[in-house]
Amino acid sequence: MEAIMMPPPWPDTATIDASGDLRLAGVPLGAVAEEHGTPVYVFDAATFARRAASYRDGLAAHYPGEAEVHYACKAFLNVAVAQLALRHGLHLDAVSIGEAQVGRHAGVPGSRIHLHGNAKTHDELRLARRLGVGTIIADNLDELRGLAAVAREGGELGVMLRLAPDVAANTHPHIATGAAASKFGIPLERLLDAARIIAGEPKLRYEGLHCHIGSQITDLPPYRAAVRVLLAAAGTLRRRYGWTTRSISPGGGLGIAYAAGDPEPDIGGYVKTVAAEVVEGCRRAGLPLPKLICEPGRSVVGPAMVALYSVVAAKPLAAADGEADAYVHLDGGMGDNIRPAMYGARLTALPVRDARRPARRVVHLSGRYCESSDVLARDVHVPELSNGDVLAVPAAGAYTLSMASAYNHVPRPPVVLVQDGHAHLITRRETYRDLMARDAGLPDPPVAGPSGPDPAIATTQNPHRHTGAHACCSIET
Ligand SMILES: Cc1ncc(COP(=O)(O)O)c(C=O)c1O
Ligand SMILES: N[C@@H](CCCC[NH3+])C(=O)O
Repeated sequence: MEAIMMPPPWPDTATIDASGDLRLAGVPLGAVAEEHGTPVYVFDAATFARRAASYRDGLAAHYPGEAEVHYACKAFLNVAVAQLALRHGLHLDAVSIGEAQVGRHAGVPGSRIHLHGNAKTHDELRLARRLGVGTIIADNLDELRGLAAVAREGGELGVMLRLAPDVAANTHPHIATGAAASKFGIPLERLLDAARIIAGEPKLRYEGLHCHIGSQITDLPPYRAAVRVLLAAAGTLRRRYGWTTRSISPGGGLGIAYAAGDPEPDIGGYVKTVAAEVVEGCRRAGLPLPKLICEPGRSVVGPAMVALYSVVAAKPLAAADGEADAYVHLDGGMGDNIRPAMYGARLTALPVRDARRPARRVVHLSGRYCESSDVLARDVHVPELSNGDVLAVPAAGAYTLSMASAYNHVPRPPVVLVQDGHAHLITRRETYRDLMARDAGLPDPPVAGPSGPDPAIATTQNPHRHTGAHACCSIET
């Protein structure tokens, strides 16, 4: 039997080989699970590269001005991914000093990093300067005032203004960010207040305008509306202050397919639409073409990762709940992927071995965490499963591990990069030791006097402090 290529939402290199094994970049996923254990996330370098190129080359083809693609690190970041982003010509959108530091550690020049965030402290703004961060995206007027103070302490700082464009996007309310009442961005009626703060501080350099209308958006008209709002604001600043808006960014947010048949906007079509809107809008308003910045996260990394889980146990449903007749308990869940619990995301799964088996069962794939909402996929069609079977969940790259927690003290999964038939561990699994690494234990007891604590009891109460970490027993890693 021929190997078959897997359609979206599977990564570009996903195949089922002649013996029914699910492979990524030629690597059998069952072998990854055996070597690294489960849960484990598998990163397909080719899918990431092609999606990065779709943005980069799409902008080069459709936008006559300067253009940049800023990878939104919040979707998923580790050192290897920052290195890959740089290798594929991307800049970084960091939403914290932590993300910016990973970028710098991976060799990304500060000038290629933009710093976002709605609650940057003065210390963080100072750190951003020390890291050489190229541009700060100011989210509110208080931040701008703080930025002016930090700029006065040192050299010039480049600033873009994040506006709340009052544009609605059709997505889950938790991830819509373009409304006038959003917690993010400067309301349009405060634009001139923001400009006044910049104009009052010679060390702040106005670079341009930004907005971000939300995430997992599958239709394009809201982006055209957002560009029109940004260009209108650019026109206002030109008339009132004589400023040139050198950069413009309608943010990120393009959606992906999570299951077969989900709508998935084409990256090329998105870039073409946004580019055309900027060109046409600038022509109409007599504005010079700004640098166009796209900030994708999910649509670059989401389809590039697959999560592998083992079946641990099954429990027949005691009462009807949808179509399913059983819970199939997996060894991961909301700790590594909170999206189903938080946004009602719908995921699918396929066994990594004998993957062509007919899917005759309907089950709930339940996670291992101590929450009833920890169900990774409801009413999902699967073949007969046995304990120990490994299931692969596609489209697992974005907002999964980057939002992971060690809830229930379950260590976070590793990430294995696959490329051209080879697998490389790029983030190791968290260990039990890691989970206790920050714990100091109780403070030392007061010096034992006549009525002081029994030293024997004090020692057993506080093994960390007296004998170094974890002296009371050996720790499984
Ligand atoms: C400012 C900003 N830019 C870019 C992104 C990336 O969004 P997405 O991963 O949906 O492309 C986000 C997150 O939604 C964001 O807040
Ligand atoms: N965490 C959200 C996306 C947040 C976007 C951040 N601006 C999700 O999983 O869909």
